[in-house]
Amino acid sequence: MIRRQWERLRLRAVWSWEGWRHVWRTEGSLHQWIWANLASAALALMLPLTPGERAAILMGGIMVLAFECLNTAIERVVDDISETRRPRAKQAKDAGSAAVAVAGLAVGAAWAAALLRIAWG
Ligand SMILES: Nc1ncnc2c1ncn2[C@@H]1O[C@H](COP(=O)(O)OP(=O)(O)OP(=O)(O)O)[C@@H](O)[C@H]1O
Repeated sequence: MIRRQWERLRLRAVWSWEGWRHVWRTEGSLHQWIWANLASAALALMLPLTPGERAAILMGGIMVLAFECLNTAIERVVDDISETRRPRAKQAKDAGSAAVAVAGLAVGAAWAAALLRIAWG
């Protein structure tokens, strides 16, 4: 029983790693978000932020990477069905892009709140 659960966990980790590698190899936007995350995390650790503010900024940044993986999943499924131009294919892909953008805005909001607190003492 425990062995079977362990094996399932191991396989999920292997498949997740393969998925991550696929997104890394094929999506330049993931690289951009990782650089943005590194800069954001470095600043969050250097500036006098509270632990809660740091946690919100770091967690938000990692969530953007998760959304980028989901966006890639949507793109692959849409293209697997057909690569012909279809209105619903555009809607699905654009909604996936919007999800990443909204997650990025959430990190921006966390930064804005932290910086306003510092500015207003
Ligand atoms: N099969 C399709 N049918 C209709 N519109 C599509 C289709 N595939 C992509 N599009 C639309 O064309 C535009 C560009 O899509 P495309 O996937 O080429 O963007 P991209 O810049 O390569 O995105 P990314 O960098 O995230 O891969 C988007 O609005 C997208 O929704």
